[in-house]
Amino acid sequence: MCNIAASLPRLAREAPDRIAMRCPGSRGADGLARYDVELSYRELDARSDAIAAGLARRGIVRGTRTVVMVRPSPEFFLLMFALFKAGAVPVLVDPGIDRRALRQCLDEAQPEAFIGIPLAQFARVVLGWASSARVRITTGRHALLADATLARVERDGAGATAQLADTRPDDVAAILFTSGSTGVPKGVVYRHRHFVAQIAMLGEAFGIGAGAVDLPTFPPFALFDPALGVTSVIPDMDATKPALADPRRLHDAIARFGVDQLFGSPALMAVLARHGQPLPGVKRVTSAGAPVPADVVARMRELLPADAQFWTPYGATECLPVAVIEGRELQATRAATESGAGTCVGRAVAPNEVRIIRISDDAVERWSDALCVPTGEVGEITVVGPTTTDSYFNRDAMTRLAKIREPRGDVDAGERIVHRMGDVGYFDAQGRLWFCGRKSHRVECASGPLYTEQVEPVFNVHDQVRRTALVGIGPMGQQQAVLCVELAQGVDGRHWPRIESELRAIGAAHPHTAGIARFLRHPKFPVDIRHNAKIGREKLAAWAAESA
Ligand SMILES: Nc1ncnc2c1ncn2[C@@H]1O[C@H](COP(=O)(O)OP(=O)(O)OP(=O)(O)O)[C@@H](O)[C@H]1O
Repeated sequence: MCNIAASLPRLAREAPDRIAMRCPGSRGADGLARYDVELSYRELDARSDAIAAGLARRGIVRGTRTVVMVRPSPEFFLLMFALFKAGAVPVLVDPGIDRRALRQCLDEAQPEAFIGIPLAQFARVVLGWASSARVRITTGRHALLADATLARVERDGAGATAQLADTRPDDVAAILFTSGSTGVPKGVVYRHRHFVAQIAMLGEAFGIGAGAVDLPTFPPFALFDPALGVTSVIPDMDATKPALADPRRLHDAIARFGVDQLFGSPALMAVLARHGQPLPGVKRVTSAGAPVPADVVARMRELLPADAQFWTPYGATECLPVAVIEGRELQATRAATESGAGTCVGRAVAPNEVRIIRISDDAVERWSDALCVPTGEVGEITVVGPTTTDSYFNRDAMTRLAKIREPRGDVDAGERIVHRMGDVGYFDAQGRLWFCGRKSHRVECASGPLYTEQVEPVFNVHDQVRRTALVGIGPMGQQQAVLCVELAQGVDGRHWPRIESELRAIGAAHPHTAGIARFLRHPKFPVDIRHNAKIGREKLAAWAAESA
């Protein structure tokens, strides 16, 4: 058997009263959450058994694809573990993405069941989502627009014996959609062996052990906590808008429950860094999903205890973690990043094999070592390891573009699947990986290619600039490079002519940026919904083409 839910009955035996999850619950007069809702390991195990048994009575069983649209809450965790126990296949899509894209994702997943909050059920009916779903369950109080409430499902399964499907390593465990920063999100097929390996690799890479107290501000990651025996404190914030989180509320939860590890997107780190209040007791911070700006890393390290670690893993929904770097080493690479080296994302997490191949937008059917570029040369980052997923659900064309079959040498040993990250980067002489941007965001000028993460940090050092984005206009190979610029908050647009000439001077000081001749001021960059950090360069490129 291979199933991450197998840890629950074990923890329920070993530490029944340990709190698996604390949730904000009601709000006090001071505006802070009371955290009056909690779930022990015993309850999480017993209640997810009851829900799994209740779901089986309604036809949600091993292999049933089930859309889950429930906010981080006790229900979400109970439900997810019930589905894993049942061997059913939860489908997770970010509800905040573009409406048309969301509908496409839900249709593509061909779900057989749909479990959601009342608002999601309403949207399902009105917008015609997931019409294939024949079982609908709501987390609301009444079975409105649904066949049953989750509470009813749990009551139906009350008293059930231990539920744990005998899932095999290769069985599909979940379909998780990417955040869609470069197009319509793709449904990544996770097998049980991927989750099991991911938990082992994350636990090992960051030294996470049972008994730790975590504040996971990025919902999917909270699911790993119960599997590691960690207590999750669910933050009092809108998980889809980390940039708008109230730092006071986060600090309150950290102090009250002795939170010792924190997980969040770079946008959330920026909120805490700006707030500037020390974070005593926090031993480990992990920030993933996009590069963390150097000033945020520096500020966070000042706020954390001297022996705390600040990790930034590099990876993607399709494969996580790929590489990791700790804040001290990251800070030491800042000068190189600001002169155009890219962002150092550290060393490959064992046992991943990371190799760099020649850049191409075409599918590559079979692996050949001749695809690899020499050390130091920028190419596409590929990875193969225990968490490397092998396909997208119902998106064969995308699967072909992202996967390479590699024979294992011996004729009988079969083959393994190499994932192409769609990112460009290189290895330095010390074996560290440097991220240079998304492959699809590269700008191909007559003078050669330019990579976003080698260009933007050079200009971002200007203290009146909030961020910049490199885009290309015209046909590949003949593109004109344009640097879009968002000014720092409070900087008057009348200063733009001066700032522009200063940026030109900065560019002229580096050979690779000297050829950038066009600078366009943009009021506010479009960013992705999940991390509030990835710049929508496709949209900016269209805007730049119109404005230029
Ligand atoms: N530590 C990091 N530093 C820099 N970039 C990172 C880091 N971690 C992740 N990324 C970026 O995030 C990407 C993975 O993001 P995710 O899986 O959420 O989907 P997405 O790439 O945003 O969406 P889509 O593939 O649909 O466009 C990586 O390929 C990389 O470009």
